[in-house]
Amino acid sequence: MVATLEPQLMEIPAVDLHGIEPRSQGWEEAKASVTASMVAHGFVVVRHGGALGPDLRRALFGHAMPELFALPVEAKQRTVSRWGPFKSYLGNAPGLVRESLRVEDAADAARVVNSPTSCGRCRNMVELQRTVLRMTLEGLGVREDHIQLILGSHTHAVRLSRYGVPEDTATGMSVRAHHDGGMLTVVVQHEVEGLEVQAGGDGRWLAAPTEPDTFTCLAGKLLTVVTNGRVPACFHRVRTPSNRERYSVLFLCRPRDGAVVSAMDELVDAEHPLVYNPCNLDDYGEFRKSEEGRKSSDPLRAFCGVETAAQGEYREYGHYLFYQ
Ligand SMILES: O=C(O)CCC(=O)C(=O)O
Ligand SMILES: [Fe+2]
Repeated sequence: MVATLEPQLMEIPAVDLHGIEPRSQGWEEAKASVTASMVAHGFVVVRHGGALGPDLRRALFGHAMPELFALPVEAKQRTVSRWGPFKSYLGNAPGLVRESLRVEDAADAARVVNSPTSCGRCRNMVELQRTVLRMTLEGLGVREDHIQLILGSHTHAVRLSRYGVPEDTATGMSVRAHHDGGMLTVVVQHEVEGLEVQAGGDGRWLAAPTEPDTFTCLAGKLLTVVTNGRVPACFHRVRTPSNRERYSVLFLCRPRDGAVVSAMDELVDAEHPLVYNPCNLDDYGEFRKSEEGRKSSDPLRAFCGVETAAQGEYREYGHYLFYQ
């Protein structure tokens, strides 16, 4: 596998999802493109002019985020999380130019203050996430009742990040290559480049677009479990060769705590034997904190991977970000 620092421009076309709803005109065509990209690369770039309109985008990137990150560290550290340390505020640790804050249960407007950083104002983004997941599952042939079960069991979060000038200005690297641990991450960039994704498993890095109406949707490891390996988790990193300060917003979704995530029956057959046993997320969380889990380069596989004769066919997994 050849992995170079030089990303190529994204030659994978963005799928336009603006105004596309189930059974509406254009749904089938868009679904086929979303599914094809997710299966081939573990990501899809979508275009949606209305999901995060210009006013909200300006309020978020121009005011709310700079003001939020300008607060004293003690104030930012007060961000609460029921998931323990490193789940909400991530400070400027040595060697880390990123500062980031996670808002939990972001789709639940009652829990979130009505500010531009609140996802109560970003309901369209949650809808966009659900559309991409629905299209992918439908496109793979998952039954409607299963799709509803999956979509109905999700919790949504938002991670706001500020990246200072990268320490290594020669490479501009700020977050090393990894897979996300959840179901789906939608990355919103604003003017400054950074997100790079690996396409098709051949080691090429592609720079994700920064245009205001584009969103890069990354499959996480749990989507690989649910789709029985049909959708690979996206290998991605953050690198800003222009060495500018950068902000990003991540819309994250995953099944609620305590859920058991398993492969959909309709995606398991003789040609596609089971890749992962059902995964209890609470137990998996404990495993990841254990010594064995921390040492593993692929904790999900170590925890619930099905050991088969075809083990060697597993793709080489990079490290995980623990805080997602
Ligand atoms: O900030 C970004 O664009 C992506 C960060 C990332 O990959 C992550 O937090 O998992
Ligand atoms: Fe990530």
